[in-house]
Amino acid sequence: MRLSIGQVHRNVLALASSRSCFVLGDRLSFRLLSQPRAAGFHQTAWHGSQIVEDRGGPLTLASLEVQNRVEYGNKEKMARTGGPKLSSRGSSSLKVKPRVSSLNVKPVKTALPKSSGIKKTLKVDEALFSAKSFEELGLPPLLVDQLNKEGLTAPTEVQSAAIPIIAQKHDVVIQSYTGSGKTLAYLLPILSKIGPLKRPMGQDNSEKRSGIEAVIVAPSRELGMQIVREVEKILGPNDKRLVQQLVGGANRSRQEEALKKNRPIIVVGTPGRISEISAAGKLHTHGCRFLVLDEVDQLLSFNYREDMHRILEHVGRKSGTTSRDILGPIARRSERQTILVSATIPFSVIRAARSWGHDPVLVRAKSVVPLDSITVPRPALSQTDANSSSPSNSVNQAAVGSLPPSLEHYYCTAKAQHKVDTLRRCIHALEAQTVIAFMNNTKPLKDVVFKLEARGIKATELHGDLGKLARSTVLKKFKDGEYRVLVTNELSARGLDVPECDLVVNLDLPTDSTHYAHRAGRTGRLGRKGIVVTICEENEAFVVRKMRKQLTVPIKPCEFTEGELVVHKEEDVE
Ligand SMILES: Nc1ncnc2c1ncn2[C@@H]1O[C@H](COP(=O)(O)OP(=O)(O)OP(=O)(O)O)[C@@H](O)[C@H]1O
Repeated sequence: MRLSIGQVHRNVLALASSRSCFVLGDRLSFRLLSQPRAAGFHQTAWHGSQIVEDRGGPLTLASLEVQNRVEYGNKEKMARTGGPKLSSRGSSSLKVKPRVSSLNVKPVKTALPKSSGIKKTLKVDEALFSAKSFEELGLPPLLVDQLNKEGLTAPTEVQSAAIPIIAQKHDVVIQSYTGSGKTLAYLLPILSKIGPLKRPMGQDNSEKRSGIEAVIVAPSRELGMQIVREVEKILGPNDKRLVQQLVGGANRSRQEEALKKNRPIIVVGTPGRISEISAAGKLHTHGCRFLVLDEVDQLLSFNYREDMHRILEHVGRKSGTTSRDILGPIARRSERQTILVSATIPFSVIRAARSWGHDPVLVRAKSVVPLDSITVPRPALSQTDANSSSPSNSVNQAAVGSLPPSLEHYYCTAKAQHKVDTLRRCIHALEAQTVIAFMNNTKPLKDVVFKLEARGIKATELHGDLGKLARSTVLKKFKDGEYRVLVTNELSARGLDVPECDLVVNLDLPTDSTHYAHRAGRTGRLGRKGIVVTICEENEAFVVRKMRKQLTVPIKPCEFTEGELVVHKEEDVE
């Protein structure tokens, strides 16, 4: 299906021309990071308890997370593209009938339960797309043709900003809200430099290379595999062997054999598996030109420190340099371009990028800013240091601007034992067809699935205790519409792209606003309509209200009665 974006006239900001110099001698040490590596998925990336300071020595990666108070001048406008229709009910409450956006761009059929017979379309928001075409961004014709074949005819705003900047060999931090197309924002400039779709030889002054040219790291198998599929889609069936997945949970020797046999140019994987195979001498990445850390704020958390250290040290290392050289001054730095990506960029990431990067810039949907121009607050040395940024400030600052403007947020209260029933009423009231329900732990997921099924709602569970095959089967069936509700934990909060998802429900409160943002971002992908409902206990409602303040989005109190969503005015509950 092709996009017909039409002539969307938008201001495209002139890219910052000044080249920033970065902080030299800012070194990262992992010496004191000695906790054992946690396996699988990790709940909170930026907890204060995870911070370790290398007193008197160079900064540790973990200690960077203490500093975090960037003022984002261009806070994204909460432009609504199709909000719910409100009608008053009594004097104190509003009855809400969510309606589907009427924008006429690339409708996506929701994956409805096969038996439901209801047809519903979710449409993307054209405001998300740039006025420029892929050709105008300088992508090679072969690549543009392939994108057109896949129905991708117009870049999103963040792609439009990132593609030329990456082509200019800057190191970049890409920050844009969930579902805005960050994956292609880094894949396309990479594929225009390496592989069969790149500019014909002669137009590209880089010499011919062999071996691994790009390493993409993601924190979960699901996200890793999703990125692999995205690369395969663009490379086409004949060249898809040029990308190799190196995710955990899959057979390692088979991955090693594939590396030998297929000689891929791109590897995509999880930190543990990449560093394992690299340490075994089966993955040679010294000549690598691109290193991408997708969901960088999670990847640079304490839990991944050892694996990430290895990856950062080895990928793109010039032969003859030592690890000390790599983290040292610019002249001895690695050749690679480093691309850091997330919807939530805490200041720690900006600081890390400054210390590693070549002319690093922060790319957001409509702006490109040299990292040097961002004010760096100093780290908190003690609890009483009022002028410095605390870890919790860091988390909150990172989440601002991470949510798609098209989302509607609500919360309602229910006793713990009534939450599933509230979920059922919520699904019916909103007529949601593809629902992701989040909980904090693995154990209760099964119980919720059981209760939903008992109430006639097809549901399934997804969590890290399932094997790789079971995980991908569940996900596929959910995407195919065999299940209406996916009950899951933090495993699915980041990066997961199910365009049809029209409702996210928090059955347990997320740990902080960053976690709220990533969970919420599973719906409203690419500007589609999406609703987020948090079901909490009465005495937890203040936490939601606090997150609402931190995220600067309206999260309205509501209830589900008589098959309808009823929105309360704030005075009724406070
Ligand atoms: N230019 C485009 N035209 C049409 N669809 C696009 C375009 N770019 C990306 N998409 C689609 O938009 C969806 C969201 O993209 P993507 O997963 O890259 O978002 P993201 O910003 O990385 O989200 P998250 O922060 O949740 O990881 C995907 O289904 C992707 O295929």
